[in-house]
Amino acid sequence: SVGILDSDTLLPPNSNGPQKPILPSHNIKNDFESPWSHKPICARSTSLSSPGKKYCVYTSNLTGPAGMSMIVSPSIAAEAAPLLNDNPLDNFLTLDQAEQLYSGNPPYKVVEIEGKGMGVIATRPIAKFETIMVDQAAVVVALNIEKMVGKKEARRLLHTAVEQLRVPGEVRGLSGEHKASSEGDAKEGEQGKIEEDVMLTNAFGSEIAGIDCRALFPLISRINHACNPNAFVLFSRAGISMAVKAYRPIAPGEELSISYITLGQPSRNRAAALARWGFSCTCPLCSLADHEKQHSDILRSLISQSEGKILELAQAGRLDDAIALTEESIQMIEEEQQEHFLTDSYALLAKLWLVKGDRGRAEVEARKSFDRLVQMGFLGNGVGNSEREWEEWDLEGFLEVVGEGMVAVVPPKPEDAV
Ligand SMILES: C[S@@+](CC[C@H](N)C(=O)[O-])C[C@H]1O[C@@H](n2cnc3c(N)ncnc32)[C@H](O)[C@@H]1O
Repeated sequence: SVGILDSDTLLPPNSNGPQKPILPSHNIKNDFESPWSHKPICARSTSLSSPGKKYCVYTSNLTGPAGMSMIVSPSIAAEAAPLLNDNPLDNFLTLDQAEQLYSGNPPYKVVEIEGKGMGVIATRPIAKFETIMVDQAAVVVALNIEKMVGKKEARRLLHTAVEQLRVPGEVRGLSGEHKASSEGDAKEGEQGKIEEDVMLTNAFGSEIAGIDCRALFPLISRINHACNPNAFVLFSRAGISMAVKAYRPIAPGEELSISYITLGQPSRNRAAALARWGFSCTCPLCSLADHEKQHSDILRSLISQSEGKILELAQAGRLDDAIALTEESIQMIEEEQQEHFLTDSYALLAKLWLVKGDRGRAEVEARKSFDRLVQMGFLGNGVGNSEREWEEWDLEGFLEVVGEGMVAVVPPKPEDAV
């Protein structure tokens, strides 16, 4: 389903791809099959887990604004081929919105930002949850490529992948500024070094055709980081398109920001997580006076601890305490402007009311969660008829899917009750 970016998968430099089931490749008859516009350039795996397996560059230079190259195995390329017509317009926008965004007058422009290189600013007022920008991946690389073919071969393939795009300069001209850019094993000027630095600085983690990939979105790449950002990104189902949406109203001239790291962390953890980009963050949250920063850090720690405590209370049958703590946590989330946590918190509150046997209050809280998800674009393009869409769900069905990863609140068995 359409999912929010897990910012932690934004290219940690030494990440190893997770093990994936090996797909048979005998059904791939011909590597040249459309939609690829170039003959695949390949390297063989030297990894003992799949010795000799081919990884190739597949380019479709009519896809998206810059063309698209993938570095994957032939079987994954075959699975990904039908995804190439994953048009961002179909995923994130109504026809009206698309016309506005593409009428040559987008609500943003890329400009130089002091101390940050380039960045993106709003050119008109942007409404809360509005779709500001859409983009399509230009380069997609299997996360485990270096492990499979070695760093040097991976760079050679990456160089080719960019070279074959319709506009290679759009990728090579992106920022390559990350902490390890001058420390890696590639020599300055070595083929693929620029492209490798660009990927390490800009690419998002995405799942495409069932495998974990690094995906480069040239336009979205220009958006700088803030710890309490005014925008967030949303992937299409196929993982190839992405939209940027506003967390709150944005004024003309204001810089757009997204978070490169997991949201909600206290300052020390944020600094550690951001270290690999090599800049020291001067966003409003990181620039707070010491006592304000301390207050924010305490709130953030309390918010992150509260879910575990709420579940403990619920398991122990102390539902009133669990509900009170959830309500307290929602207040802290609002004070700390942690918009993104609210959908899960309202859903948790709904679950607690349902377990307590108050269906009416459960419905009220579940609707708050549902409406936010619709507005944010997680359940369609955000402009559908929320009333009708809600009717398609039943309360229990909705609460089962929302807040994925959240441990189910199970009614305590009588002997567990305190
Ligand atoms: C994804 S790019 C963002 C666009 C980039 N500024 C550019 O010129 O293309 C990430 C790089 O931008 C810079 N950057 C991003 N957010 C920043 C911030 N809050 N403060 C300073 N530099 C930042 C860092 O050099 C970082 O490695």
